[in-house]
Amino acid sequence: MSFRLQPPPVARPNRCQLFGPGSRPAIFEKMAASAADVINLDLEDSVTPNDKPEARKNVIAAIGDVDWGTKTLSVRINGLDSPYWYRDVVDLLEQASERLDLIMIPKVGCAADIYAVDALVTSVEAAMGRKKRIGFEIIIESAAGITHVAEIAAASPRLQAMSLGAADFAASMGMQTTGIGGTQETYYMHHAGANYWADPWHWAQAAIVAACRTHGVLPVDGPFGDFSDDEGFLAQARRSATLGMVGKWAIHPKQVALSNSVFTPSEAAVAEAREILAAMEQAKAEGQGATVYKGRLVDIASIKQAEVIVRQSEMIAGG
Ligand SMILES: CC(=O)SCCNC(=O)CCNC(=O)[C@H](O)C(C)(C)COP(=O)(O)OP(=O)(O)OC[C@H]1O[C@@H](n2cnc3c(N)ncnc32)[C@H](O)[C@@H]1OP(=O)(O)O
Ligand SMILES: O=CC(=O)O
Ligand SMILES: [Mg+2]
Repeated sequence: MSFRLQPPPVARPNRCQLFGPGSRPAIFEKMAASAADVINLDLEDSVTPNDKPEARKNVIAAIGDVDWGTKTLSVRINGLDSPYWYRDVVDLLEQASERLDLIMIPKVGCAADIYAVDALVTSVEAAMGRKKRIGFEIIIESAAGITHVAEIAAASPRLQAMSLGAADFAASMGMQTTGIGGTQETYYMHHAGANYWADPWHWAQAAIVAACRTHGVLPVDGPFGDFSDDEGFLAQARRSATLGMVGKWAIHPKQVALSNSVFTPSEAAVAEAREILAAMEQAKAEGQGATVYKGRLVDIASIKQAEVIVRQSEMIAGG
């Protein structure tokens, strides 16, 4: 470990973030009744320009009126390239109840984007005497965002989570696809007469995880558009979890259980992690830094790996 220690992210479950358009208030109660850890009421791309003012009103009312239980409640505001975002922030912080936990900032391209929202949020919070400090989550979904991901992860103490937005990311990068996340038919290696699919999202996810882990921010995988394809969703989510992401978006309620199943460590995984910790305790008592567990090496690094799984499971059980 460097002299500079890796800060822990906020300790709350973030296995699934369920999205719903702010212009569709009929689904808000259903979202609240879901098993998602985080609810994202959207004012951005699922809401047409004509519907923005009404969606804002719906969301502000619902923040106070709906029983969101213990869920983390977030509102996705419009991007800084739009004429809507400042009104989103001002109206939310002047009118919404203190139940609001997070603001999600889309299409962040540099640290200054977060600085701008932070300045406005800080000013309105102070003017209104709001007691609860709003947290931020952001979306990396542009060439600029991924280029500046490290400075973005360090931009504000309000920042709790960062998602990869595969749809806008693909558009910004000029990728030849209309699919939102998952396997892309034309992204493969060819060898000895067979095609082997590769993962075009992998490098961006890895960059996001590294930036997030350096600065104590939760890395999250964004949307998987084809909600008829459960196996495709699961495969994408499992890759994300293996890379270090803590959760994934659901753009349809049927994706919530899928996401929770992947990002909740299984009983078998937790039992094995505890056994590794016990094996290492035993090794330590015998003056060893390394030992053998089920025919494979475990050492002091294995303690940290096992602790990731045990901590995740304890935090989810407690949350
Ligand atoms: C690229 C991005 O930016 S992604 C993030 C922004 N996008 C979004 O927020 C879109 C979120 N999702 C949706 O708007 C909708 O799920 C859609 C448009 C994809 C599909 O909506 P529908 O056609 O109504 O789906 P469907 O008929 O399968 O719905 C089944 C049930 O789930 C409900 N439902 C649909 N979407 C949601 C949701 N997001 N949350 C909770 N419940 C929902 C429906 O009301 C319906 O309930 P019912 O059985 O009581 O009648
Ligand atoms: O906002 C999400 C995306 O995929 O774009
Ligand atoms: Mg987007």
